[in-house]
Amino acid sequence: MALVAARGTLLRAGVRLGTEAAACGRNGTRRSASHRVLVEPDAAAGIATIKFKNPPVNSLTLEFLTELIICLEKLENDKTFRGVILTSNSPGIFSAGLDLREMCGKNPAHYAEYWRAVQELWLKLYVSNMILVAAINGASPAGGCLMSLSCDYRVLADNPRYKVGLNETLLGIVAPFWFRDTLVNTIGHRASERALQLGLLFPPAEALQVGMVDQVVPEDQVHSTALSVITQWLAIPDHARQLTKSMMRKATTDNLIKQREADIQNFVSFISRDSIQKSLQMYIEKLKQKKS
Ligand SMILES: CCCCC/C=C/C(=O)SCCNC(=O)CCNC(=O)[C@H](O)C(C)(C)COP(=O)(O)OP(=O)(O)OC[C@H]1O[C@@H](n2cnc3c(N)ncnc32)[C@H](O)[C@@H]1OP(=O)(O)O
Repeated sequence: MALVAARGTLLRAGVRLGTEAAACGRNGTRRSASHRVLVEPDAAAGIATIKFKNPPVNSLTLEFLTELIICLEKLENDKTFRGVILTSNSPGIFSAGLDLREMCGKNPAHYAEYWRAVQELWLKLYVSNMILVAAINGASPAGGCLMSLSCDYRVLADNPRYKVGLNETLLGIVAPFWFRDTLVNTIGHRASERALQLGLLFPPAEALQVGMVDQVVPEDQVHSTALSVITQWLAIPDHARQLTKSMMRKATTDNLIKQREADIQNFVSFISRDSIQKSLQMYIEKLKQKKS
């Protein structure tokens, strides 16, 4: 049902599914999605690289989320691909997280549709049967960090500007329980509590130390390292690895699935508050002023 809603959004956004399908094709040549998701399939290796291409900062707009969801579903259903690398087509920014403008000055129906898409992307990533490796080649706050935490392995480029973390409190908003659970499952309860309360954004060495990422490597080795990690993981029998992944993660996703509608309602009422709208507007202004 969520996918039907997502397809509706995509069609309203004017995205042709035929083009998207071609972008996710199994042919070994580089194919370009006409929009925001670039897929480089390597059918022989069984690996596809998804590159985020939503300038300027790969923020998760509704259209971008929808394209990502459909692309992941196509790869998941195409048994050619057993491993996927998530990375950015614009080195310097992995993803700025949720698009602030999708959460500001819109109506409740829009917020509900947007939040359902955010949930859907997380569900697709977190319990994917494929091996997902994040090749983090840029800054990755909040929702960007969530995407990488939802993967099976994270490789971060060694650049002090490339900070990762769930910084929601700095915006005056609160990461929902399933963001928290994803972080706790990765770095443990105490480190998560500190990181979430303070909205910490970790530079590479600290991110490695706390366990937000599994490896920090020179910038020009991020993709090759991700590839070699996937190759190692591909050597494990799929059925055993997939069942193990499901055993580790299913309770976390079931928790959202069983209260999905309530979570949407919570989001809509929280984000619609005047005080929250003001906080977000001030944060957007601060980002603008940073330039001048
Ligand atoms: C109950 C509610 C829970 C909701 C959970 C929320 C999760 C989230 O993901 S909230 C989003 C959190 N994201 C951030 O805090 C990141 C904010 N952005 C940045 O820190 C920086 O932009 C950067 C480090 C990602 C990149 O820096 P830089 O290369 O210097 O680029 P600019 O700051 O100049 O930004 C360019 C352009 O993009 C706009 N922009 C940045 N982030 C977002 C965003 N998340 N959504 C929408 N737009 C964003 C920024 O405002 C600039 O726009 P213009 O001024 O119009 O050029």
